[in-house]
Amino acid sequence: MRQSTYDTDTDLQDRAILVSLVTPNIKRGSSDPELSLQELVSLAETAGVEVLASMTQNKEKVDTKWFIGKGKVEELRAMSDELGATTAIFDQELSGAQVRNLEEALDLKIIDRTQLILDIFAQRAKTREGIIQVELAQLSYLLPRLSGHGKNLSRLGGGIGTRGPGESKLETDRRHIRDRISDLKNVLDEVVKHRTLHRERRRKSGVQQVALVGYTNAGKSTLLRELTQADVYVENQLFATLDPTSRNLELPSGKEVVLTDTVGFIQNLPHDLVAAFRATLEEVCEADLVLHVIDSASEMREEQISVVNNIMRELGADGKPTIMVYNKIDMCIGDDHQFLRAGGQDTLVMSAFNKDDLQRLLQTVQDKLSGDTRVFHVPADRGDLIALAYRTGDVIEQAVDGDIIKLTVELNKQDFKVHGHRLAAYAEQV
Ligand SMILES: Nc1nc2c(ncn2[C@@H]2O[C@H](COP(=O)(O)OP(=O)(O)OP(=O)(O)O)[C@@H](O)[C@H]2O)c(=O)[nH]1
Ligand SMILES: [Mg+2]
Repeated sequence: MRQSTYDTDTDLQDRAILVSLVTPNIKRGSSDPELSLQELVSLAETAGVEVLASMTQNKEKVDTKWFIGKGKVEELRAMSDELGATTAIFDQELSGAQVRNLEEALDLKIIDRTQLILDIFAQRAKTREGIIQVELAQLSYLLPRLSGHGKNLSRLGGGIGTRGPGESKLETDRRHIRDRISDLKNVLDEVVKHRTLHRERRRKSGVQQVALVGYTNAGKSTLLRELTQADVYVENQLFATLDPTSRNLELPSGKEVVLTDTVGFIQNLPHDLVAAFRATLEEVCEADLVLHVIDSASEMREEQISVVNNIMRELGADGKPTIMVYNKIDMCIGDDHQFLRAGGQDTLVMSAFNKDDLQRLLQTVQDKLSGDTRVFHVPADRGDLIALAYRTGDVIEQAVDGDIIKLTVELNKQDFKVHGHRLAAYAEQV
């Protein structure tokens, strides 16, 4: 199932024409059709497809049967004959019927934006969890599109489609897919339980968590690598990272925190994929601090920032302490940096390749993570409260004054709110 739709072997490499339909209110990669198509080119190349040409149609309404107009289908056919295309990739989501009609009329492999993204994820998934999540997303995408025959299904193969006695092939296919989906969900539940336990253990250990989030290709993995010397995959491609990677990070004070790199976001990230990757993305919800990494040089910068903010909101991870990291500033020569109006939020303008900038980033992370320093006067016989102080903060100093223990504690505000309120009555009055 998880195999890609594409042959990356040069002789067999898919050669594609990209097709975009511009209608009011249609979902695509960007509100600007030009930029959306540019992003589709990057997606196609990331999937290992050679892009031959692209075509755009402006139309009031989507054609139910062909998606694009009938005339445009003819034009696509002529173009494909001339250029020797094997595939047409649409910038918007197609229905199962539209895919089949186009496949038959054009004798081309028909892919839409969602499927392309799913395919890239399938090529990239390495961990067991990632692989299961991608397959789940692929099957959820496929299920409502299954009707009649079509090349799509045979291509996805993997045991699906064996004919049961007395049943139509379609019904058998559907049943197999549903069974497989439910098996995968069970396995995933187990993985999620394991991950939650692991996370809880980490939280109990008191080590603070910092998460790198951002649009795909913003430079998150590069930052993880530069900051922690981690051997991670960095590539000028979309979705280079799928599985979260965590590394210890030492702050200037010598304190260690955990830095986690996550999957990049993209406009209209297929819904099935967000659902399937929820468990992975929930790492972000647990973070004490979020570094929102931005490709300052991207033409789609503002849109990318809102896409990330929206997904964070969907995950329930908005409102977390965040540093807006405007990365790749070295590529913005001549730019007036007008964009730096992240009103009120902590912002850092930097390049992942500049040592001083990395140092500034570390300092900012440290400042943001370190809470207030407070002093508590705790009765010496209240071992429970003393232990609590050690659990909720860093005890910098402990002094005995008769039967009172004076504790100077550096508190993380969030931890203090959740666990430390019992100490508040003993706080030194200033
Ligand atoms: N010029 C420049 N390039 C950078 C900088 N940071 C990252 N890059 C490049 O940007 C590309 C993408 O970097 P990655 O670190 O893989 O990006 P990512 O955010 O992890 O991307 P995904 O894993 O796909 O979500 C690579 O070619 C990096 O070398 C920077 O500050 N300046
Ligand atoms: Mg990455």
